[in-house]
Amino acid sequence: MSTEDQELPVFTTAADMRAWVRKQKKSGRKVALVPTMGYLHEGHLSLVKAAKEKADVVVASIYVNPTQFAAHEDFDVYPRNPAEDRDKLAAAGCHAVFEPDSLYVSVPGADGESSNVVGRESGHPGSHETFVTVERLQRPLCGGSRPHFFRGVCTVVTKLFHICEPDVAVFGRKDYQQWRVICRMVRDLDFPVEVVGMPICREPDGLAMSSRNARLSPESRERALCISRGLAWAEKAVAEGAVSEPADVAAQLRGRIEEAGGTVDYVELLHAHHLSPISDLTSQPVLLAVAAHFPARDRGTTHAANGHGSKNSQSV
Ligand SMILES: Nc1ncnc2c1ncn2[C@@H]1O[C@H](COP(=O)(O)OP(=O)(O)OP(=O)(O)O)[C@@H](O)[C@H]1O
Ligand SMILES: CC(C)(CO)[C@@H](O)C(=O)[O-]
Ligand code: BAL
Repeated sequence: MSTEDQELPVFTTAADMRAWVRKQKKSGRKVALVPTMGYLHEGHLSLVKAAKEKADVVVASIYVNPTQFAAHEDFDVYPRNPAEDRDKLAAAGCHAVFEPDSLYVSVPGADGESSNVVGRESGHPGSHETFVTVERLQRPLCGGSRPHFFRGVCTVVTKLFHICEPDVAVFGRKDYQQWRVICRMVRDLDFPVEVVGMPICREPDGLAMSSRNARLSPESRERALCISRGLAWAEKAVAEGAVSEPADVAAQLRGRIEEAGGTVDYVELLHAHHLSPISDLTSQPVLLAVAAHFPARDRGTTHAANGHGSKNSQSV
């Protein structure tokens, strides 16, 4: 289905989306894709703006991709507001939206259930079973606590690339490892796509913008500022020579986050391109990556009951 007669065309099938893109390309237009999971904020819109500078037409996709979520994670409660998202994309000058219902074949099992969330699959032999993995880069950082995550991301981004056939794809460096993993996948699998990584957009008080911030309780929202403040502290401390060992930087930053009530997923200093361990801070370029959970406002959900809250991850 498509609503191409509207000002901002919204496509819900791969065939309609691909036909529209091919028409643009036949007219000599360069196409950029901004993949998102919706519930858009200024960070997403900064990617649309960058995409407009790199191409003639910009497609944004809105899809909460089940294969990057495990059964115990927040797929069901991930914030969604497609109507508002479309308005924001139209205002930002986006040219088309890809909003599929599902991108995977999922055949119901004997109990009638069908899902592509990892661990909830029906197990039916007719269901989706092809995945893309970037073997080494997907392992550290987010791959530690979410071992299924990048397999899902790479698979859905591959599908989006095949459907939207972009010349350029724009990602945010808030999800730094994701950007590096996709760059590696594009290189290794010869996708004819230029991958662009854009800087982190922050709230005026420093918190990295993130769709999941909407799930933070007001107190957690305040406490989560320890991440951006901690990153700023680390940058200054290293520049001034007050701390010189990677392990000391990580330990002190971890302490600050835990003191503020956060549950640290990781605080790590790694080689910024290969995401491999570094033994000293002169091995440039260095990535300082942080992810931490803070209690969510909807404490009744499985997510909060598991002791996790909304996650804010960011890197410098
Ligand atoms: N603050 C931000 N600055 C720049 N890019 C961002 C920012 N937040 C998200 N992005 C980018 O937008 C794209 C879509 O991300 P997504 O829809 O998952 O939003 P998100 O805010 O990262 O959500 P989540 O809360 O799940 O982490 C990704 O490339 C992501 O890196
Ligand atoms: C790249 C992406 C859209 C794939 O689902 C998602 O991981 C995200 O929004 O960062
Ligand atoms: N941008 C992050 C996507 C996720 O956590 O699933």
